[in-house]
Amino acid sequence: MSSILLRSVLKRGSASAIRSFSSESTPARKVAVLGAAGGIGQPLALLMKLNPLVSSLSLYDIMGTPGVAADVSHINTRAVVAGFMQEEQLGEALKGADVVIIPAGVPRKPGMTRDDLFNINAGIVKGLCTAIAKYCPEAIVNMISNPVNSTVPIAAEVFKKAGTYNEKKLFGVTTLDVVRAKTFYAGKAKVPVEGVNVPVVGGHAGITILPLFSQATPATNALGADDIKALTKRTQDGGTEVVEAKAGKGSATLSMAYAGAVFADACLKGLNGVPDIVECSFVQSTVISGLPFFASKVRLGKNGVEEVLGLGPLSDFEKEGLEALKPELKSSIEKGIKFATES
Ligand SMILES: NC(=O)c1ccc[n+]([C@@H]2O[C@H](COP(=O)([O-])OP(=O)(O)OC[C@H]3O[C@@H](n4cnc5c(N)ncnc54)[C@H](O)[C@@H]3O)[C@@H](O)[C@H]2O)c1
Ligand SMILES: O=C(O)C[C@H](O)C(=O)O
Repeated sequence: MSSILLRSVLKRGSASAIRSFSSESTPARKVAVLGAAGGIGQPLALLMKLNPLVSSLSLYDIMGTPGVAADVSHINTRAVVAGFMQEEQLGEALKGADVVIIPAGVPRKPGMTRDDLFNINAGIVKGLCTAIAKYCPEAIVNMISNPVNSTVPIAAEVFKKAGTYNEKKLFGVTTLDVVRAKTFYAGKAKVPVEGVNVPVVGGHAGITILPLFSQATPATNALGADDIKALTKRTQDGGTEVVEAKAGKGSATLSMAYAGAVFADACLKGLNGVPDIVECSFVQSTVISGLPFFASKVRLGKNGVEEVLGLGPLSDFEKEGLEALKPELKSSIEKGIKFATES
């Protein structure tokens, strides 16, 4: 039952692949969600509870976790749920985790950039990553907290200081950009969204989000240069579109929970040895010289990143977009590194 539900919710992988990973034959996997009582955390906890690859679901927040954990725990799926609150329970929440998902931190309000969240979220992420280094240094980390272009470098520096850094296991979650690009492309090209794929590279803020519509599948010649320009802008501004529509009540939570669940599912499949799991993610990278972190397609495996894939052929418009994003992305990465090394 849970596997049928997951198939319709996550729409990942073939039916036979999902069947061959039914709960009876799947290894025990612990997933921890930090910030689990928040706007993203709650629906993400729900989706992870529906994932048959998860045997233990650990929900941590500084407030509200007991209620969320009790609620989600009643769902009759495999994962055993435990809720943890306040810092003294963080170690217990993290011990033995295979995947840690971090949506902890403040969201934007209208008029703010993601970088405006830096002052609060940098400290939150630093604290949580210090605990990860101590209690589950081998875990795969999925960073959702914004600004991702800086929080991922912060996490890397915290892990380096602790001597636990493994670049193959740290991921900035940019799946929502891909989810949006697929949806907007399908709408414009008038093709069924289920079959659409669009790589999105760069980072996760404004012009650093670079969708590669020239590589979108199924290809179409129904879209002109102006359509591609508009699709690119809408993908880059997707977060702001939601922030404005929510009018002060936060940013994307439901679509983000979906995207976070898709990415965590891909990490779990990789850990379990499922072949050919490829997702875009913001990772340590040598794809673009001068940018030590960059989002591109990544092949996931038993140790996290198996291969960071190159960009492939770009259109002239995309080449311009790539040049334009470099200074902002570089400075956001450097800001994160500086914060973590100096504080
Ligand atoms: N990567 C992406 O694509 C993406 C998409 C949407 C939102 N976000 C980001 O995700 C973050 C969370 O957004 P939200 O809408 O869920 O916010 P929210 O305010 O609804 O929830 C955040 C939760 O984090 C908790 N929290 C705060 N400090 C904590 C700590 N030290 N330890 C554990 N939990 C802590 C809060 O108690 C709260 O429950 C924001 O930074 C937002 O910008 C990223
Ligand atoms: O836009 C935001 O602030 C949240 C998130 O990064 C998003 O892309 O929706």
